[in-house]
Amino acid sequence: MTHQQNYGHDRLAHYTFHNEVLFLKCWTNLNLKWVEPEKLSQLYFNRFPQEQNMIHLNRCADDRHRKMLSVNVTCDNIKLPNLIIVGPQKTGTSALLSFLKLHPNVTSNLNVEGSFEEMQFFGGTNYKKGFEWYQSQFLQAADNHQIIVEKTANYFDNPVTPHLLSSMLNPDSKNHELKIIAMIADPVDRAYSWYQHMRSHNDSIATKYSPEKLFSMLPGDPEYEVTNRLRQRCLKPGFYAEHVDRWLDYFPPSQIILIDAKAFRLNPTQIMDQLLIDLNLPTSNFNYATNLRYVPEKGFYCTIKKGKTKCLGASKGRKYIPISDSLRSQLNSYYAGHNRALLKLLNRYKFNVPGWLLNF
Ligand SMILES: Nc1ncnc2c1ncn2[C@@H]1O[C@H](COP(=O)(O)OS(=O)(=O)O)[C@@H](OP(=O)(O)O)[C@H]1O
Repeated sequence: MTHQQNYGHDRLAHYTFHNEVLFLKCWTNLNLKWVEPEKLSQLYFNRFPQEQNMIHLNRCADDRHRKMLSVNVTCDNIKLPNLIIVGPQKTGTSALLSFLKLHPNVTSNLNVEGSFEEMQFFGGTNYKKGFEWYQSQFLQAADNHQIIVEKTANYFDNPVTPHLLSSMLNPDSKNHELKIIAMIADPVDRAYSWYQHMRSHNDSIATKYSPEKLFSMLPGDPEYEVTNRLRQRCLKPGFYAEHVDRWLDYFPPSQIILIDAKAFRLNPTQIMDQLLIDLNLPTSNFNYATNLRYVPEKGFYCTIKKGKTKCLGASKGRKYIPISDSLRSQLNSYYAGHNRALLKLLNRYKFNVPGWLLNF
């Protein structure tokens, strides 16, 4: 059985359906019953619970669907991103976005209220707003904007994101235009940075438990459950092999760009100039040596706009006590298996191996 949506609301659908029913009645012993759609959907979703979540597609991607659109709906002004910075959180994704946006041929989405400038769309709180809302966030993109970029730093480890994102933005597997960027930082630094981020936001667990205590708790510990959410948010995004592997289920390696977050922090000029080449952006009238400046008080590079140095807000690059040697070595052991798996995966798909991973 099927339903009318499968025919894209084609006018022939009624005719096909009607005759299909007549055929079944005449030539089979099947007992056809009419069931209310709601009951039917309950039966269906009990059987296929994974399909309960809707998937938004790009209604303009398929010629046949475009032809069936109502006259009030147009595909003429559809602007969608062709570059997504997927995270993970605390790896320098905001700096990467701000550096990219310096290029005259790059733009990004409008600021989204309540989402810390991030779209939080694919698998996030805004997904229910649908395709119309998503594409309307990019309407300001002009013809000279060769790259339209969106950055949401927790896309990287959200298990549903690659599927939802590829369904809307990469519906034709022959479309190799869309690029996905992930920053690969030492997972120990990333975990510790997230812990410090939550602490600075007065998270009750992060302020109550030291990182040493938080990361050494074992199941069975009376405080394990109550602290587990924070621990998982610190640790899990750093299972890089698992997450990159999932992205590779939906995108070929040629569409994925992995950036060494440490190299980016120390020498963004070189990384960004290479990125312009990878993204086919013009380099004749723009280079990063004259658009970025190292700011010693901050400890990283900031942008130069109209002659003025502009660093990211106070929430990026906060001062906090460096991680202790003992905690670093404990977390290094924790991640050893994951890091070895990542090294293998990067070699298999011929990605560059970040410097910090060479010891594994
Ligand atoms: N150039 C430059 N400017 C600002 N910040 C930089 C830069 N390069 C790297 N970093 C480090 O990036 C860390 C924040 O990462 P994200 O922007 O990905 O964080 S977020 O997940 O979007 O909140 C943040 O980590 P912490 O220092 O641990 O807070 C920054 O140190």
